[in-house]
Amino acid sequence: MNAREAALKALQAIEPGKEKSDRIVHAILDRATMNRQDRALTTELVNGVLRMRKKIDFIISKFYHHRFEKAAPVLQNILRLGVYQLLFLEKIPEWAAVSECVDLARKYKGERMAKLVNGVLRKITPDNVVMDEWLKGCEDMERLSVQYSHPEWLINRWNAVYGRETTLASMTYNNHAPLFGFRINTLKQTPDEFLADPAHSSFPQERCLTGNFFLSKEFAGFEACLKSGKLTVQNPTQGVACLLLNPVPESRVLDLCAAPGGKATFMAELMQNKGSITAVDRSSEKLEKTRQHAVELGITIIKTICADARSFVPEETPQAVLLDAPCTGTGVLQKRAELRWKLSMEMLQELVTLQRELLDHAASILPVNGILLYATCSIEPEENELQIEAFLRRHPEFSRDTSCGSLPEPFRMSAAEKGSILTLPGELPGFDGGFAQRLRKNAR
Ligand SMILES: C[S@@+](CC[C@H](N)C(=O)[O-])C[C@H]1O[C@@H](n2cnc3c(N)ncnc32)[C@H](O)[C@@H]1O
Repeated sequence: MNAREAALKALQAIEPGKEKSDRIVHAILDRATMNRQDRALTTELVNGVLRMRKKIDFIISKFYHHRFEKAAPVLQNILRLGVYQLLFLEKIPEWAAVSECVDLARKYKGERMAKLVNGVLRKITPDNVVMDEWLKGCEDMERLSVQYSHPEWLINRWNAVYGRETTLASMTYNNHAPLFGFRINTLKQTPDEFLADPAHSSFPQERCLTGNFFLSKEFAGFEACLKSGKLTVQNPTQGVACLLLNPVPESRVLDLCAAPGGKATFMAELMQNKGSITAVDRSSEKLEKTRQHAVELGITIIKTICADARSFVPEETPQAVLLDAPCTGTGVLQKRAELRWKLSMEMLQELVTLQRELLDHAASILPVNGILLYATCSIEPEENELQIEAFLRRHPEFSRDTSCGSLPEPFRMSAAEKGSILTLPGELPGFDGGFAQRLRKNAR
């Protein structure tokens, strides 16, 4: 199986299912015997087609003489793969893109479809794709939705909340292949020691946050360090929430939606592996990953419990609760390539209700002076600021807490003013979107 066929298999599996695309791609690549370059091409093709699907389908519809949305899914995906290679990837020669897709069509749909794929793809060249002309009569958001391949309802919302320029910056960020975010495990070495090591100092890397995070295009070169627990894959935006909570050694923290444990393990590192972290999640499978990862990192203070965080009562009262709530994930659309097409207003509303229930229960667990850190990887106000405003109206015993210690720039001011940080995709190079709010429970 070559890279294009592997990509086609992945796209076929992703469409109807609920499983995340990266898991499906990994499962297919695990079974295939392919070199590193082909594995990278498979991932790029799948993610590229998923991200740019709306634009690609629009272009195909101009050259395909039937109704493209009615075509067999396998034919749709073969044509999408072809167009992605022809118009979005510079490194693939045109003839290779076309002939590989024709071969796939022959293998999966027979000679007639191979001819059809050949006919359509041969007509699609950069000169024949006249987006501005085709979209001339469209409303602004409708046009941007096609050009930047995002659902129109979603960008209408962003435009209303953040304005056109920010919406464009977010969409541009979401359409790029992500940088890999890494966190250096300070229980094993200092960031300076790690980055000075000649084994990996040659790879391009950009240090960020407090210096224990870095961003890099390189992944394979860090695999050995990931296995040995010197590193964790984590976007720095995830780290910001933990820094805002700022757990000190010997503290007692309850992490209510903890799995797979990215934040729990960072908190354990900040606590120098002293104190206790109770990591609750309703997914036992993901909690198993948390346990395994903690062992790799040399962390012993995390205890995992499989439970519903809306009713879980800890044996010991925590000093702080981290509630990294399930959310739409609109801050991480760059990484979750297919997610933009799966979201809906109904889903947003259901999640807002779940977040409210989780927040109310977290509030009941905390003692006076306890800290509640609420975080999402969403940029939707209903899941962030509006959720917090409603919480504070229901719980006047809580207030926004600005005493969070020193956060690095550019987060310091927002944390000092409101106890919260909102990061929008594209605002800071390599940082995903996300929100975090620090709250304190006061005596009534
Ligand atoms: C945003 S993820 C948490 C990520 C995690 N904090 C980390 O840093 O790796 C949200 C988690 O909430 C869990 N979850 C959703 N509803 C829950 C509930 N009612 N009780 C407990 N966990 C829940 C999901 O299984 C998922 O693992």
